[in-house]
Amino acid sequence: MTDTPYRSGFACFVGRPNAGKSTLTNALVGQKIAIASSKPQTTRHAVRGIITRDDGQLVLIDTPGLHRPRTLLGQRLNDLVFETWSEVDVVGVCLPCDQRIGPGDKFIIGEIAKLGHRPTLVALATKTDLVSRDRQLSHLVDIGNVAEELGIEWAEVVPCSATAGDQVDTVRDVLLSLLPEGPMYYPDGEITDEPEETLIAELIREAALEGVRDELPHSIAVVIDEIMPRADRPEDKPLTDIFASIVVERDSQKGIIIGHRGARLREIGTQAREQINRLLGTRVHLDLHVKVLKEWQRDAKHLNRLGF
Ligand SMILES: Nc1nc2c(ncn2[C@@H]2O[C@H](COP(=O)(O)OP(=O)(O)OP(=O)(O)O)[C@@H](O)[C@H]2O)c(=O)[nH]1
Repeated sequence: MTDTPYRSGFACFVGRPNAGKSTLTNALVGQKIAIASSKPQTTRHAVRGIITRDDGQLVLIDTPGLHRPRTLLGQRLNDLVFETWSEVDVVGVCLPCDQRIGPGDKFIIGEIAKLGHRPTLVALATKTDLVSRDRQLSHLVDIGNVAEELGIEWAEVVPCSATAGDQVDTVRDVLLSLLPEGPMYYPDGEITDEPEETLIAELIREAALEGVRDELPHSIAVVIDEIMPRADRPEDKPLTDIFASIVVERDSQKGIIIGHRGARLREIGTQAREQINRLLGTRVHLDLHVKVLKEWQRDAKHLNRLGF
C-alpha cells in the first residue's frame, strides 16, 4: 500500500484540424482507437481511450474540431464539442510546433475560457520532430504569451511528438497528475467503450477518405448494415461477414468513391478489411455498397439515422 491517492477523470484534446490530436490519443493509449487521417476534420464520434495505471485512470475523449456551422451537422458537432469541454477535468490544447499560433487557436482557447465550468488547461506543443530546437523554444514563448493575452493559465506546457514518441510518457504523467482523486471508472484492460460497430464504421470511413478531395470528408458517412459470423466455418478459422454502406450526398460523389470500374471501392475495401481484421482478431469478409442520400447533412431525420 502507498499513500498516493488514486486519481481518475476525463480529458480531451482540442486544437485546429491536423494538430495531431488523434495521433496523440493513439500514442497515449497504445492502440489504434481514434481515427488519424491526413485530412482535416475527420474525427466525429467521441471515441474514448482509457489508460489504467496503479496510481490512476485517465479516460480520453476525442472531440471533433470546432468549425463554422454551415449545416445542421456542423451545429451538432459544435454542440458536442462545448458539451464535452464542460464535462472533462483536463483539456489538452494541441498547438503544433510547425505552425504559428493563429486566430483559429486563439478562438478555441477563448471559447474554453468563456465556459462556466472551466477545465484545467494544458498546452501541448505537438510535432516537435518537425522543427528545430530554436523554433521549438520560440513556440513555447508564444504559448506563454497567448495565455497572458487571453487571461488563462496553463497548468503545464509540454512539448511532445506522438509519431517520434518524444515525451509521450510525460504527457500521460502530466494529464494523470491533474485529475481529481476518484475511483476506477472502467475495469482494467478496457481500452475503449465505443461499440465495435462504431469502430468498424470509422475504419471504413477512414479508408474511404484516403486520397479524396478536401471538401469530401463531411459528405461521407458509413452505416453498418449487418455483422455476422459465417456459418459452417472450422472452429480455428472463423470468418465474419460485414455488410456496410458508404453514404454520400451526390451521384458525383458516388462516382468518386467507386472509381474507374470500381477500382477505388476495391482499394477502400482492402484497406478497411486489414484494419478490421486487426481490430476483431478474426478474418472478415467486407461487403461495401455506396448509397446516395441527398443532402443528408441538412436533414435531421437522416442525421439521427446515421447516428449524429
Ligand atoms: N511529424 C509528425 N506528424 C504528426 C505528429 N502527430 C500527428 N502527425 C500527423 O499530422 C496529421 C494529422 O494528425 P491527426 O492526429 O489526424 O490530427 P487531428 O488533430 O486529430 O486532426 P483532425 O481530426 O482533423 O482534427 C497526420 O498526418 C499525422 O500523421 C507528430 O508528432 N509528428
